[in-house]
Amino acid sequence: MGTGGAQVIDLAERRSHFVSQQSTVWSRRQQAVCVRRAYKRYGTTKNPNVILDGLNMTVPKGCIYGLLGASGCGKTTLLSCIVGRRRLNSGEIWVLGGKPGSRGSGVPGPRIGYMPQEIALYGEFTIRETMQYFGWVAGMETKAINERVEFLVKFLQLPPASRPVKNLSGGQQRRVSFAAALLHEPELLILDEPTVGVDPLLRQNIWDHLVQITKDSGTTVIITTHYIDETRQAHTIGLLRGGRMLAEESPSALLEKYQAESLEEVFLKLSILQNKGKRRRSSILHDVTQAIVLPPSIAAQADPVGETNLAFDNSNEMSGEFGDNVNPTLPPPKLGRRVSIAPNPAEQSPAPDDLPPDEEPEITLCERLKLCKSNHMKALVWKNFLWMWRNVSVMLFIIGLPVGQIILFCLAIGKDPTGLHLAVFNQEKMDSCGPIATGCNFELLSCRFLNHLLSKQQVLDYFPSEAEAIGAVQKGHAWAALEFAHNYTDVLKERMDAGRYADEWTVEESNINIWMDQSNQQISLLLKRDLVNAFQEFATELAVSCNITTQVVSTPIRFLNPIYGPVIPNFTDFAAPGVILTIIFFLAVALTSGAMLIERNEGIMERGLVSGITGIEILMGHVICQFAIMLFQSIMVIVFALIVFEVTNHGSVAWVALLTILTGLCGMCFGFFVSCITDSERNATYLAMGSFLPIVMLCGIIWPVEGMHTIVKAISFVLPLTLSTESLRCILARGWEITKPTVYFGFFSTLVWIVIFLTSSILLIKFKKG
Ligand SMILES: Nc1ncnc2c1ncn2[C@@H]1O[C@H](COP(=O)(O)OP(=O)(O)OP(=O)(O)O)[C@@H](O)[C@H]1O
Repeated sequence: MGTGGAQVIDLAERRSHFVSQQSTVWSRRQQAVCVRRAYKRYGTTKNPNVILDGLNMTVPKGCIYGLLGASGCGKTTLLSCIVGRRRLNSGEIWVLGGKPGSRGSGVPGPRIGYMPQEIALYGEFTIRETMQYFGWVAGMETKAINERVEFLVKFLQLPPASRPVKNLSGGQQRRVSFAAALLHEPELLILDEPTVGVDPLLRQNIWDHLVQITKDSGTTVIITTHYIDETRQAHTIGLLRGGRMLAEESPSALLEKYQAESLEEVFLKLSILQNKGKRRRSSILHDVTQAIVLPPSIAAQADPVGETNLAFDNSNEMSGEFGDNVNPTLPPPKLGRRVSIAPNPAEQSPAPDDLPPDEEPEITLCERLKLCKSNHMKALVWKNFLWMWRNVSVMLFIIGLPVGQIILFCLAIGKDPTGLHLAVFNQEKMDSCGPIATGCNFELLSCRFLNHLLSKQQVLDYFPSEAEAIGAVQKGHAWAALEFAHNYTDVLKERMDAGRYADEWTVEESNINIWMDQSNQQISLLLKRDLVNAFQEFATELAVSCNITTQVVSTPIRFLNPIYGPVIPNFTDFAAPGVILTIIFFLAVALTSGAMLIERNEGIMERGLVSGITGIEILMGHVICQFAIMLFQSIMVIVFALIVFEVTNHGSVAWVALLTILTGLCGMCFGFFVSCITDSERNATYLAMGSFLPIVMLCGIIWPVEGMHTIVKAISFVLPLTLSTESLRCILARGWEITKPTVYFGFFSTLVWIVIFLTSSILLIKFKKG
């Protein structure tokens, strides 16, 4: 790049070679596709991977445009920008007269038929079902779809339409994908390598058909291929290299101009020239402004008044070999060794920025509120249910999974441990006790107490010495060692008789010594509870049978009937609300994120979006279908938890069901969010699994929030399952109604999370384009 006067003169001279053409939005809109100064990069600003670099492209209506270029040169990227699925970093695109994605442009939409590079079909569907889905999306009637299917099956030599796509060969699958793009006879067909895996004869048939439809119905076709010579039948060929068009001309003109035998040779020559940078820029620009040669009928149709030279869009921007997409009015994107030609004010045409803005039709409030089209929803819901039906064993597993989990929970979690071994060193009776005395009988009171302990379903092992009993605990054979004095009965009786006058020795001897293994909190707490309760029962029984007031033998604390909950609370009741909600929440996450990722990774979502389905419609389609499954799952879980396993419930089943279903809905929305934020199933699994444990740990499901660190408590408060778990616990255990703040906060927080996840998903789908 230079700024000296010599260069300006040089550039002025070069400019005199240009064919001066006026650019108008009108002329651009007459083209099927018109791309100007397209600049597209992946990666970051600091480390960009530039794919399109000031590219211009003009596809007149009714022509076949062969887009050629080496693998990885950016053909697919360019096409996805044209169909409105990716955004340029800068530059402009008009497709069928409008800007892709703008209101009223019809792009993306049924005006376009798009065949992506990947198969992008559901393997489980038959050919006819596949066509029905895409036909309905395009707004076709079923009868018309069937008629087209008959024709396309015959024309593309496909197997019977009742054959599932997964049972077809790779080439046949590509042809089904091609048929799906042709089905609704769109104005613009965009085909990304449609002839891969197709035999030469059929390839010829396909090309003949493309020629036919451009002639008969004025369809425009943009086709990419690696088989360069098959594009001889195209009206125009665009050779893409280094982010720019090397040339954009008819095959015959290219062959003639470069005196080549084949288009491959032309491409080779142009590439070598581009690499060496030998040709003079002026001649390049002159060459490329020599027009795309249109079939006369098309040229006449496209420019009835002959106002513009449709052979090339009059835009002062030229596609040229070496990527000289030069716009005298604007500097090209700053990159590498680009030569910038300074504008000559005298010749300057209206800058594109001065052009009138595209008018987007006003939409009414009614239209604004109507988020989903009925034909799209019909197709999506039908497709989702059909997918479930075709994967019925998977679906039965998914439906049955929460039931299995709640059964496992109720059977495995929360019940008191039994069969715990206790090592007994009873100096009163060294071996097992035999028949136990009853009534007001002061014989072998140690045995009488141990008998109460046995009723707690624990196991007593007798040892002949204190050391051996303690040793059993040390070896892990018992959870506690108990020692009774040799005169236990006598001293206990004396202690009871003497009361506050009992001497120190009597008190000491009447104590039962216990050494516990406290390594397991749950077991040691339970054993302590059992030991205290067993003694209490033993002492009360003895007192009653000897007509002594029971107050004497009990601690001076009286636990009256609990206000809420059972006399002996169990962990199942504590954990059940959290477990029910977690099961429903995370299965919904797995279900929705899985479904969305399958759809996205197989390219079906992309294809749907190009045919005009919106992200909101796709979400709603899944919400409807998966809501049905989640509803069933929730009902089954509630039935098994509350009716079969009799988890305590003092509240309204309706509120329990509603909160469970809302939580499932929240899980579905989180699943959508996960699938939108991640790019692969693996990352989605990491995110879903990564969020599972923190949520379970922090939401008060396995441990009360009150026992958490202050900071964690604050985090826990805003997590999706914390308030809802507490709310469900209050409904179940306390029988509280929705009027209580703790209860309605649970519902409220779940609703807020639904809104957050759903809105984020919709925004991500809307704006997460490349
Ligand atoms: N989402 C993406 N993120 C980053 N880089 C990408 C992305 N998609 C494509 N690329 C890169 O952009 C370049 C152009 O890719 P593109 O798929 O457009 O090429 P292509 O010409 O269609 O190739 P082929 O003929 O092999 O299909 C490649 O180098 C590719 O690695």
